Parts: sequence; structure tokens; C-alpha cells
Amino acid sequence: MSAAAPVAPTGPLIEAVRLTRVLPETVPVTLVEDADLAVAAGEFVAVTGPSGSGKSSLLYLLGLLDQPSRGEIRLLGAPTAGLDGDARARLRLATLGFVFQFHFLLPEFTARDNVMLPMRALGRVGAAEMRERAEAILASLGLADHAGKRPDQMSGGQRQRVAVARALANAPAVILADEPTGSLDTRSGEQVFRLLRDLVDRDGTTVVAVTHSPEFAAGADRRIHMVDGRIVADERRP
Ligand SMILES: Nc1ncnc2c1ncn2[C@@H]1O[C@H](COP(=O)(O)OP(=O)(O)OP(=O)(O)O)[C@@H](O)[C@H]1O
Repeated sequence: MSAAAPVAPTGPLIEAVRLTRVLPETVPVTLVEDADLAVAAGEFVAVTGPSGSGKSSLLYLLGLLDQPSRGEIRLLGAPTAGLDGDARARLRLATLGFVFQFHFLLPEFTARDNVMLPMRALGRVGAAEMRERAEAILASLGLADHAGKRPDQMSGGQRQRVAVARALANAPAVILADEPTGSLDTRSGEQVFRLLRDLVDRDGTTVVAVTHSPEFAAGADRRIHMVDGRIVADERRP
């Protein structure tokens, strides 16, 4: 049989089944309880809920940054439970992009070098191609003029857009964002929202974003609402 081209998964990109995370304290703390969730390619999902409802904990589990106490996570249709630390890290690098509330760019690196970091870590392409790809991503996000600037030479909104560019570095299946506009003023926050919205609409990128912003949530395609560690609503925009 001849080698077939890899087939893109037709099912959910990320799937959580009865996902539960309990911290084994003297009095156990339940962060996430029995969460069922399937995110398909091209969806823009907002995760909402009061402070302490488990939104970040759910995102960290979906991003393989934490491990469930019960239940399972499937990434691109494959189970993740039996993977060791290295395999998890590699899967994370190859399939997921992260954006946090604070940009976490390396201060001594240019925007271009920051975007190249996840590529270097994955080690699939050579230096010249990394540079070319990083510049193309930055240009596609309207940041071509900032490629050679360090974070302290950019505004807060520009830094967060570079953080989005870094999340896109390895062409991830899904971008996971934890309050990506939470540290920005209204205008910069809108720009970062618009950037994510355009990525979904233009490139078919899949985004799951925790947010406290009603405007951000209203602009997503689907809203998952959490209370006390449970998903209590899962609504698609008509
Ligand atoms: N390491 C930990 N030790 C003890 N409690 C924790 C720990 N991590 C999280 N929690 C608690 O678990 C609950 C869920 O936290 P989480 O950060 O997921 O909520 P959140 O909805 O993202 O909150 P916020 O909107 O304030 O960021 C909170 O009550 C939090 O205090």
C-alpha cells in the first residue's frame, strides 16, 4: 500500500470527557468537576464564569499543563492520559498555542526572536525558515514593522499581539487563551479580540479563551459558562 497523506481529524480537536481535577489537600479542593466538552475546528469558544469558578483550571487541563484526577482529554482524537512529561510537552508544542493575561515575552529578545522560540523548541525547521516564518506571522498580524523591536519598545497591545504571533508559531490546531485582554485598556483589548476573531474567520484557527469581558464573550461563537467548577451552560451564537 502506498503511503497516504495524513488525514485531518474530522472529529473534535479537543475533547474533555467527565474531566475532574481535585487538589488532594487535607480538605480536597475541587477545581473542575465532570466537565464534558468537545471543540471542533474553526470554533471560537469563550469560557466565562465568576472568579474562582474553575475557568483557568479547565484551560490548563485542556492545554496539558495540568493533569486530571479523573476523566480524560483527547487531542486531535488521541487520548493523552498515558503520555509521559516529555511526550506531553512535545504534543503541547506541536498542537497548541498559548496566550496568557500577561504577554510573557522575553524582554531581551526582539518580537521576531520571541516568535521563533516555540519553533526552536520543536526543532522541525532550520534557522532561516524559522526567521522567515516568524516574519510572515508577524506581518499577517499587522506587526511587520515591529519584528526587530524588543517588548519595551512596543505598547501593551502590540506586545500582546506579538504573544498571539508566538502562539501561532508552530501552526497549532488550537489556541488556548487565558484572559488575553485582561491586562489591556479597552481599545487594545478590542484589537486583540479582533485579531483572534480574524484568525478564526480568515484562517479557520480554533480559539478557546477564558474571559471576564462580556463584549469578548458576546463576540465569540460559543460560550461555555462555569460555576463552582462545573460547566452549567454551553451556548452557540445563533
Ligand atoms: N493551587 C491551588 N491551591 C488551592 N486552591 C486553588 C489552587 N488553584 C486554584 N485554586 C482554587 O480553585 C478555584 C478555581 O480557580 P481558577 O483559577 O481555575 O478559577 P477562575 O474561574 O479562572 O478564576 P479567575 O476568574 O479569578 O481567574 C478557585 O477557588 C481557586 O482559589
